[in-house]
Amino acid sequence: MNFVKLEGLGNDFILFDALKDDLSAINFHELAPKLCNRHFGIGADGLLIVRKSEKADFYMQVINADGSEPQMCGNGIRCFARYVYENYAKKSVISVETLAGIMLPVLDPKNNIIEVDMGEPILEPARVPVKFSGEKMLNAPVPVLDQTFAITAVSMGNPHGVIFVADVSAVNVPVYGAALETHEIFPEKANIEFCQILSRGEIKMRVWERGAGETLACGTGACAAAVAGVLTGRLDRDVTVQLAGGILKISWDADDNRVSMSGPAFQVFKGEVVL
Ligand SMILES: N[C@@H](CCC[C@H](N)C(=O)O)C(=O)O
Repeated sequence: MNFVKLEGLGNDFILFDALKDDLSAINFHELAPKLCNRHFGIGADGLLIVRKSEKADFYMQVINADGSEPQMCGNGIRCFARYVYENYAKKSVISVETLAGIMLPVLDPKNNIIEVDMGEPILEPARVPVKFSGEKMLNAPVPVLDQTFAITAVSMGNPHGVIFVADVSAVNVPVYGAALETHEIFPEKANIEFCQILSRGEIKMRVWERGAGETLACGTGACAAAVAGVLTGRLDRDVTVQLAGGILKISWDADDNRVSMSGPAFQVFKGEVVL
């Protein structure tokens, strides 16, 4: 199979193109753990598959490294937009259907910046989903292992639990991230973001992703963190998110309630994989 490897702030993806190659016999859910393995495979945080859409220019299927299928991927959609721009669309606004709805990446190819309207955050607990009886889950104490974390639950199409801490470098992300990803309050599991406030417009974030483990960046996670910071009075609506892999700019519009994310995406190589 032909593949392309892309990355958005070090959150990396193996992309397959079902518009060019006949991939109808391939079970990507089964294959993802093998392909994403960094020692015995190509190595990536997930797969992106370019498919035909009846409602938009393209359909983006995302598969996590463990074979599960999330609704949306923020860094993934910038990589996807970069690929379809180079290979098909050559237009700066591309409509992409996802399980979380239709997204509209806008490309500035000269500067390699892609801005994506990520839609409205979902806060209603049943729709995140998170087991919580109030109207919104904000700073709610959740005991896990030997600690209790104050969690704000936000869906950006996929579920996130955002935690503000004094120092992200002091958090044992693999231990507490993994325990919270599968905590019983999250019936569909969750991505867990640990965030440190630097100012009212800037945070540092480390992320444990559902189905992938600790990654260098998470676009939907950065959006969820900005929303959680505004809702809990810590942040203004324009936020710079410093991640291990680089910087994302997030903006949550007070008028239309939509979140926008902008950052880069790069193709790093092309190859063939023998199954
Ligand atoms: N890396 C992504 C999120 C990918 C999906 C996530 N692991 C999930 O299961 O929801 C991003 O940049 O948003």
